[in-house]
Amino acid sequence: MVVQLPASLIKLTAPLLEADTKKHLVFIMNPISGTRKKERVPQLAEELLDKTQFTHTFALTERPLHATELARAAAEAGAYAVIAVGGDGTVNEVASGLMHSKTALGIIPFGSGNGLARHLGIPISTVEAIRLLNQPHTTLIDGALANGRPFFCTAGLGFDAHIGRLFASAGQRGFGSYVRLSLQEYFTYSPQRYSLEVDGRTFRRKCFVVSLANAGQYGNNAYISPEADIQDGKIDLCLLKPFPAVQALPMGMRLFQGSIHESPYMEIIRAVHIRIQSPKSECMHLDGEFLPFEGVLEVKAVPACLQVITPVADKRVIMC
Ligand SMILES: Nc1ncnc2c1ncn2[C@@H]1O[C@H](COP(=O)(O)OP(=O)(O)OP(=O)(O)O)[C@@H](O)[C@H]1O
Repeated sequence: MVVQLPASLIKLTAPLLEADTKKHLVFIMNPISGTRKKERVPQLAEELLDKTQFTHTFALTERPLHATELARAAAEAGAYAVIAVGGDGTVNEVASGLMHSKTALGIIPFGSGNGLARHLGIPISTVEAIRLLNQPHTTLIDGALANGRPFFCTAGLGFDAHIGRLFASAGQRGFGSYVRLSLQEYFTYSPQRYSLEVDGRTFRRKCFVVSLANAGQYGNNAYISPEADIQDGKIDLCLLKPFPAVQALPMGMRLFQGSIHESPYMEIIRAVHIRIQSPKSECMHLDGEFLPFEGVLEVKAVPACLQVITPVADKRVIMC
């Protein structure tokens, strides 16, 4: 059954959910994410979902952070899972509304990078991602809070946040836009100084990038912390020191080959509580979404806070 409801009416489905013996899936679709069209998703869901197990509802997001409100309402109404149809920003917003609830997150990837979906082995193909919802495996993953805001994939300061800020105003989404901006900005970007407090230990570093990795990659199989374990209760603090221009191509290759953790310019520390000060940094990102930075970033791991529908219920990190 497809119940087409205006987004704001999802909470009214609660009695319907209680009365229904089938599990209910709420799809939350971000109309502006990524570069691929999503119009066929409701039709594909209707064709591919196992109707003996599930009923489902679709809602469109109308503004930033709307997905969090919708997901929270769906969890309170007793939905079995909320399916984020969008990129890492949409996944972040849906997951934020489901943290510490019994309702699982599902992902139909439609973003530019799809970092969390790729890390968890969720298919990028829409058909395969919908088929995955018919199987019963969920994995309990960690999240983290950055200045009180949840993230599940990566957050950070430095060059990647700088690119995130430019990407947000570029008017063009997609991986090509990221690559073009990175090449354009590399030669003029000034690495910043950071004061760090990591599980009680204080030190300073000058860095090109400071990343906080819950999952191993930014998206598009660009692995900033290839050995990150999304179930270890910790965040990987990745400190990439400035490197000479001649190293730019090898570093780019390492990022995509999954060997950047072996570079002499990279230092990775696993921690529960991280405090970063950087008076001159102006921007940060949370799961790829740019935010202004006001000098201090406090990050805390939130262990085992989110169930996600994944291909296997297995502790191993899956990379595809
Ligand atoms: N109706 C809407 N109008 C404008 N913005 C929206 C709407 N719904 C959601 N958003 C915002 O869209 C932003 C981008 O979403 P998302 O990250 O899913 O796509 P993307 O940026 O293309 O993908 P990726 O993160 O993989 O690059 C999110 O920050 C979200 O708050």
